[in-house]
Amino acid sequence: MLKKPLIVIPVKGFNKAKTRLGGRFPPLRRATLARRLCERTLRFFHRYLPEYDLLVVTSSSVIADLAKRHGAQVLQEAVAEGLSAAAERAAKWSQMHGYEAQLLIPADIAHLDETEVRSLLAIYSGSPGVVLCPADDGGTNALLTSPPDAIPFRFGKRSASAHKEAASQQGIPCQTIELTHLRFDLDTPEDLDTLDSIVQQHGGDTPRELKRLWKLCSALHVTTPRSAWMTTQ
Ligand SMILES: Nc1nc2c(ncn2[C@@H]2O[C@H](COP(=O)(O)OP(=O)(O)OP(=O)(O)O)[C@@H](O)[C@H]2O)c(=O)[nH]1
Ligand SMILES: O=C(O)[C@H](O)COP(=O)(O)O
Repeated sequence: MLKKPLIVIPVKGFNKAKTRLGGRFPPLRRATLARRLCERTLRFFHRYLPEYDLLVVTSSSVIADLAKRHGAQVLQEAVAEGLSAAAERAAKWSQMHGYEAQLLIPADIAHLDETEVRSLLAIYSGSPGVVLCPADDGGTNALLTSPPDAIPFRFGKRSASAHKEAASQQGIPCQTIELTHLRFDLDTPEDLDTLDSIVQQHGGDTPRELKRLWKLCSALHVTTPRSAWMTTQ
């Protein structure tokens, strides 16, 4: 029987995360947001895809403990060297532990939806190849690689195109799947505005996960002018 892909969640230390939201949240609140995003991601996989093994890659012992409490295995980095390095490290680990594929998902997706994630995983056939879901900004919000190290990881700006190009260079197929919710990660102030617009537009019909995230962001939002809290850093 085909072994299920390993789900890999890379998580940067909370106090170093979400820096692009620095204009909206001061450091401690950014860390709170990063923690909550991470917790809901771990909870999602533990609850809705329990038959898949989960690996958290992190340099933080706090995150390592959190991951273990959610049933994940942990690959501890000495230092955070960026997302591509974390993905590469995970790929080595996956292969060493007998996985024929890995699915990397960042810990900042606004709304993880079981049907979407399962539809992506259903594309996996066991043959060499790549399946990816692009982010709205051209990044990569899900990257399934078979074998785990099928391509060199190229996270960063416009990484979806870079990953497609990498697959083409390796001569392996790359399938792109456009998933409405999975495309949306919370990176920038514009993403916060998008979240706000979705909630305003859908009102009571807003998916519960998005509504909860919106409430959290609203509670963390500092109404004091940015310049005021910046001078206290
Ligand atoms: N293990 C590990 N995870 C990382 C690293 N860099 C980013 N990540 C994770 O990769 C995912 C996407 O992160 P980004 O959006 O690039 O970074 P971020 O910290 O969330 O936000 P910015 O500071 O604004 O870039 C998140 O789950 C991060 O925690 C790293 O060096 N090591
Ligand atoms: O593709 C990427 O590099 C990752 O998704 C992170 O990028 P983003 O968080 O900036 O979209």
